[in-house]
Amino acid sequence: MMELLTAAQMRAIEHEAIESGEVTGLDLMERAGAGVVAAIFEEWPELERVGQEGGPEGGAAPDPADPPRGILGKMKVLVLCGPGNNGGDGFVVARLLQARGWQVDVFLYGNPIDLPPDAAENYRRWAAVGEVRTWNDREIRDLYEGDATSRFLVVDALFGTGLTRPMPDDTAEMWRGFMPSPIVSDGRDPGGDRFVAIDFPSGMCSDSGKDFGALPAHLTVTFHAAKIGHYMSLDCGSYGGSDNCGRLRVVDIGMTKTAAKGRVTLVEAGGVLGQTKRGGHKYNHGHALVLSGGHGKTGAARLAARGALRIGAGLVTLGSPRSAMFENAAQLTAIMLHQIDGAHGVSELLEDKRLNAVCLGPGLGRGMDTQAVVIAALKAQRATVLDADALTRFERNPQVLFDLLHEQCVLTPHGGEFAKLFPDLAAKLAQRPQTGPAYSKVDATREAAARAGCVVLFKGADTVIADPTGRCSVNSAQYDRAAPWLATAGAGDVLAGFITGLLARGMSPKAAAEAGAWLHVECAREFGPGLISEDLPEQLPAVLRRLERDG
Ligand SMILES: NC(=O)C1=CN([C@@H]2O[C@H](COP(=O)(O)OP(=O)(O)OC[C@H]3O[C@@H](n4cnc5c(N)ncnc54)[C@H](O)[C@@H]3O)[C@@H](O)[C@H]2O)[C@@H](O)CC1
Ligand SMILES: [K+]
Repeated sequence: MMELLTAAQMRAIEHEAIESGEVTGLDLMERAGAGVVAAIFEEWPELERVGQEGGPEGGAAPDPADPPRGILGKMKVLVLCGPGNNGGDGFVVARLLQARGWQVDVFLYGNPIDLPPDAAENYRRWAAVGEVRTWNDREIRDLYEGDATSRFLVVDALFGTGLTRPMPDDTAEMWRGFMPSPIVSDGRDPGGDRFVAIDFPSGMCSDSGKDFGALPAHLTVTFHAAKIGHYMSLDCGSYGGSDNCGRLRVVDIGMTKTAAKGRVTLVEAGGVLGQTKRGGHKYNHGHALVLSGGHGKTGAARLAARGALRIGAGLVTLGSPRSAMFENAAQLTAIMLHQIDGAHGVSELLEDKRLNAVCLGPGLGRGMDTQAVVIAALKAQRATVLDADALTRFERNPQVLFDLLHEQCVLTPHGGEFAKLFPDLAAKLAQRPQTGPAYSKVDATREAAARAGCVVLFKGADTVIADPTGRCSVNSAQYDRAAPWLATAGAGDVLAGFITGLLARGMSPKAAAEAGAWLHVECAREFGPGLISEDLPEQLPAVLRRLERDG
């Protein structure tokens, strides 16, 4: 399973690798720089021709066959180096690209004598073959904007994991000059300029993804492992988290260690496959109960029930109040229907121990009954998913809910629901940070899970899943797993159903939340544009088949 690191964990891994004699800091920096260059050519193979024999020269006259300011007409490199080791990586990239025949301009923010040792060494190596220009915001902007016939490869090596505060004022003007360059979804700037961020787009907090004034990139190249901030997509200002990174590539720089403790993992196919294999009799796959809202509010629960059945619960019963029995009966076939009225009805039905997982919330309504129904279900001590109204109904008194939750529960709030149950954590998360590392969605979800005493799945393109012990993972619908179609009414109800179905099959709450969230994104991707929530469960057979085939 891929791990997502904090800056401190990455520093500790580097320190350990150097201390053990496995590698030197200079080796790591050279590999990092070489990795960035390799990633640039993997991302844009056409750039390999720049500066090479038979291809357009870096700095040569435009090729008439290319469109005006066309990508290969005249391509220059602008490397912006900062005062730390991120800048050191930049000097390596400058040297390696110049050696390939590119025309390279390098600016250094800060004083060379203050550079840390490995960065200072790479400063010297570059200075032996090229010029280091002193930082001048205006000059950089003029160079970039004043050359109408060239296209630029801008290498952002200003700040990486060492960024601790908002971007300095004397970089702001240059930043503004760069900002208008639009980034489109395939990672290309239609004008032909390419922005590559080393490790992180400068101005982005590596632990939280929060924005200290970031310069968005088309391509971000990071080392050893992705950092948590690369996968946080919160709206953190005008540019939100991972959107700043463009496409993300992780380069191996030859370190073997992993984070010792406090690991955050990325949910991936391999982890899900082991959990989803099925076989045996329907009675071995559990019996899920989904509670429906009243007349006119039944669709959400049916979506959840369908999700639970498709994901492999042996049996699914929809518990419906009397007022909605006809409405539900008219639209159910494989899902069973049982009349349940109020909290008493829930307690009575759950005397049947075969019902081993319960889903409460979708369409349940915010009436008086909901709170009592949730309390009755929690007292029955089943694996339980609480979503939507089952959460927000406790807005005024979340402690009542926390006192009843147990370790078989999963809460699945989106941002608004999270803020109602955990207002202080949501406020901390929403704050514009002044110092780093900033408070992240990972921090907030971990605190929420500890407070609730159960698994919390905090939804988003960066769904964070944490248990009360601090174990934490991220299910990403970003980068090559982007699924914008998931932002559709009822998608959350299906997710609650997926998790309930997996709980019914006997999975642990955290594993069920992870697998449910991963499959939910895969279903959206399988269907693609035009998706509505009803489509999601129907994609599961194809997704599961593919998972088994490729796994
Ligand atoms: N840790 C590792 O294993 C490796 C790290 N490498 C590189 O090293 C980088 C981390 O290096 P550093 O720890 O030196 O950190 P950075 O190079 O990211 O920046 C640290 C420097 O920036 C200053 N600074 C921070 N925020 C500032 C602000 N807002 N305004 C002005 N100055 C500010 C700090 O005072 C310090 O001088 C990584 O991002 C990566 O690019 C690579 O060389 C490969 C290996
Ligand atoms: K950077």
